[in-house]
Amino acid sequence: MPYIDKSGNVVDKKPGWNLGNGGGIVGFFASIFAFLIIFLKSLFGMDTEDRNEGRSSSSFRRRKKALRPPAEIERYELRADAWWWMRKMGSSASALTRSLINSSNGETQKILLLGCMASGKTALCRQLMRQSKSGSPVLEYYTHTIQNNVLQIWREMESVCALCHVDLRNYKEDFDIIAEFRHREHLADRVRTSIRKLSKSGLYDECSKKRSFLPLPPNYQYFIQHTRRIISRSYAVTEQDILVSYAPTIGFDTQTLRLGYAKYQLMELPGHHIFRRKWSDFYSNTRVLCFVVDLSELCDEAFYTGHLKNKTYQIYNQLTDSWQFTETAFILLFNKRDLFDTLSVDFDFKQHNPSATSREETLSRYKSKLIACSPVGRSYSHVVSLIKAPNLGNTFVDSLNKIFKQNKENIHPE
Ligand SMILES: Nc1nc2c(ncn2[C@@H]2O[C@H](COP(=O)(O)OP(=O)(O)OP(=O)(O)O)[C@@H](O)[C@H]2O)c(=O)[nH]1
Ligand SMILES: [Mg+2]
Repeated sequence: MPYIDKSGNVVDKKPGWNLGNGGGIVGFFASIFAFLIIFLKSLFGMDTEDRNEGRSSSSFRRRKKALRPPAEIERYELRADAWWWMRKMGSSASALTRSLINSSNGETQKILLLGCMASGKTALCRQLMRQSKSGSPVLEYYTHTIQNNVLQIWREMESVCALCHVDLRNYKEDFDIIAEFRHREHLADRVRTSIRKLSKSGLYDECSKKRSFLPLPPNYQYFIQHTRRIISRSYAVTEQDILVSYAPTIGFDTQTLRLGYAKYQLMELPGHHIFRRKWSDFYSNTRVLCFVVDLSELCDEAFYTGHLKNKTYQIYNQLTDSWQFTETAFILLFNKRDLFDTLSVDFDFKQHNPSATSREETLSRYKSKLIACSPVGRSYSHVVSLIKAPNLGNTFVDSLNKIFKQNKENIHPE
C-alpha cells in the first residue's frame, strides 16, 4: 500500500524493518514468545513471597544460594533438591511429593516405606529394584559399605569375647589395629592382615559354642563366613553381599520402580527415632503405605521388658490413626522370618509370656495384634524374608494390583 513519508514523497512501504509479507506473523509470534518468557519467569523465577514484595529474581537466586544444602546431601541430586524444598517450604514436603507424583504424566503413585530401624526397608527397595530390573546398584559404594560391615563385626568381636569369657590375649594387638583404623576408601594392608588373622583364630567358634546368638551387627554369620573374600584386594561385590549389608538410611531415599507398565515412586524414610519425628512431613499424597516389621524382635528380651516393648505396635498404630492416611492402602510386611526361625529355637517364650504355647502361636498373636489395628478393607499383610524372597516382586505386585484395582472400581463404579 503506498505511504507518504515525512518529506512528502510517496513511497511503496512504511519505513522500518522490512520483514516482507510474513513480517506481521513473525512479529505476532515474537511477541507471544516474549510474553511467555516473562510469564514463565514470573512463575518460576520468584516465589509468591518475592512477587508480593516485588523482589527481583536475582535476589531470589541469592537467597536460594544461601540456603544450599550441606555437601553430603548435595551429592545426591534429588535429595539436595528435596532438602532445599523442605527448607524453603518451612519443612513441609508436600510440594516435593506432589512433584514426584505428578512426574511422568500423573501415572506415578507414591509408596511410602516405613518401619523401625533395621527392619528391612532398604532391603525391600533393593529386592524390588533387583527383581523388576528398575535400576542397578552403585558397586563402588557397596564395596565400601560391605567392607565396613566386616570391619565393624571384627571390632565388636573383642567385647563379645569378653562377654563369653573367651581368652583373646594373643590377639590384643590385632584388635587394637582394627579399632584405630578409620575406613575411608580402601582397607590398609595391616588391617587386612589383622582381620585375616582374627578370622583364622577360632575366637568366633569359641564364642558361638557358648552362646547361640551373639550381640553383633545384622547378618554377622554371613560376614564372618565370607570375611576373607570380602577383605581381599580383588574383592568383587555380589548380589547376596548387597542384600545382607547394612548402612542406616540417612535423610530419605527415593527410587522409581517399574512393574509392567506401571511406575511407582518408592520413598523410604529412616527408622531411627531422630528421623521419625520428621516422618509426617512426607505423608501427603501417599497411595500405599508399606510398613515393615522386624520379626526377630520377638526373640529379644528387650521386646518383653526393655526398649522394644510395644515400640513397633505404637508406631504402626499411630500411622493407621493418622488423618493423612484415611484413603491410603496399607501393606504390612512381617519381615525376617528366617531369623525368627533360627532364633526362636533357643528362645524361651514362656519365660516372658506364661500363656505362650509355642513360637508359632507367639508369632501369630503378634501378627493378629498389628493386623487388628490396620484399616479394614484396605490392608494387606505378608510374612517374608526379604533377603531370601525370590517371589517378593510377585507378592508385592499382587497387593498393589488389588489396591489399584479397588481404587479404580471406587472411582468408576460400574
Ligand atoms: N536375616 C535377614 N536379614 C534381613 C532381612 N531383611 C533385612 N535384613 C537385614 O537387616 C539389616 C537392616 O536392613 P535395612 O533394610 O537396611 O533396614 P532399614 O529398615 O532400611 O533400616 P534404616 O534405614 O536404618 O531405617 C540389613 O543387614 C539387611 O540385610 C531378612 O529377611 N532376613
Ligand atoms: Mg534403610
